[in-house]
Amino acid sequence: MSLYDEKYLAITKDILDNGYFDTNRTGVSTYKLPHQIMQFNLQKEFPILTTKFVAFKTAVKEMLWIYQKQSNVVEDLRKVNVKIWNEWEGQDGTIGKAYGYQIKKFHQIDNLIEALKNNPQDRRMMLNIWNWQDLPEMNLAPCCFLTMWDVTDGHLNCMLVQRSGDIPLGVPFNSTQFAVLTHMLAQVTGLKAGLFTHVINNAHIYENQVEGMKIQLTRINEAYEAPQFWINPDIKNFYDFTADDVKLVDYKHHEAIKMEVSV
Ligand SMILES: Nc1nc(=O)c2c([nH]1)NC[C@@H]1CN(c3ccc(C(=O)N[C@@H](CCC(=O)O)C(=O)O)cc3)CN21
Ligand SMILES: O=c1ccn([C@H]2C[C@H](O)[C@@H](COP(=O)(O)O)O2)c(=O)[nH]1
Repeated sequence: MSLYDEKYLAITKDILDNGYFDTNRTGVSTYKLPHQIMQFNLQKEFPILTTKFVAFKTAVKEMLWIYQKQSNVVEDLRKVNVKIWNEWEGQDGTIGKAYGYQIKKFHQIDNLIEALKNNPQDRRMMLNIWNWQDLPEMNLAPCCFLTMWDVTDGHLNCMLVQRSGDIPLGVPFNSTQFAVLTHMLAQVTGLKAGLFTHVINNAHIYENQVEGMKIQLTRINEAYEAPQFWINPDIKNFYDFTADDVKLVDYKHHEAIKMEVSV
């Protein structure tokens, strides 16, 4: 069984068995637990589910839209066949001053790469898209709003802080996305990918997703080993990566489970 299946399904089971049932902004109630944490050593294994299909390529494209293209234009995602942000598109075709907009506004990626290359013992390396001033103009407040970066013994370590985590839909994407981002940034800064730590403040399962998650839990004894992660070794500039420059080799998985997204 992949380590990700093991840790993710333990959290899932805990939420279903012991979670608190409460209301939220969307009108669809959730079972929730605070402060769920998963940690992976990216040298050992890539963090992805095998107990259901995770749309790896879609996840990578969304991550590149935010951190590489630094775009907030929903059409840019549709052009690459990704539709998961359509519900949050405003009249102007964007998601407002959210996500990629905040990365671009402060040149956050360039500053991070510069520090990783030239001042790796800096203890101020982060990407932070929680901008109080612009929050009223964001169509959705960012969920994965903070990453903190550390270099120890030639390894690049990433801690992701997620304020709100949709365990069935958002979280499997988010772990995969930041693991890929860590691999990419490590490669272009001459480092090895190290630890990836995923901290979720409010981890929840919407009530209309419970049946789907119970189906996934029944697959626990038929989980597969994690796939191998491949990254094109020729890419030396972060802005040159395309979604085809990373691949999962031998990704064995159970079939997808359709679950609803609450807007
Ligand atoms: N309630 C909620 N949950 C989220 O995960 C979420 C939001 N809202 N709002 C903003 C983004 C949009 N995200 C989404 C939205 C939909 C899927 C989704 O439907 N995923 C399907 C496959 C999608 C595909 O292949 O195109 C899945 O089975 O994972 C995933 C992430 C993540 N975020
Ligand atoms: O990358 C993402 C983006 C969104 N989510 C989820 C978490 C929540 O279910 C909703 C956002 O609703 P809030 O009321 O703003 O918390 O979207 C995610 O898991 N990952």
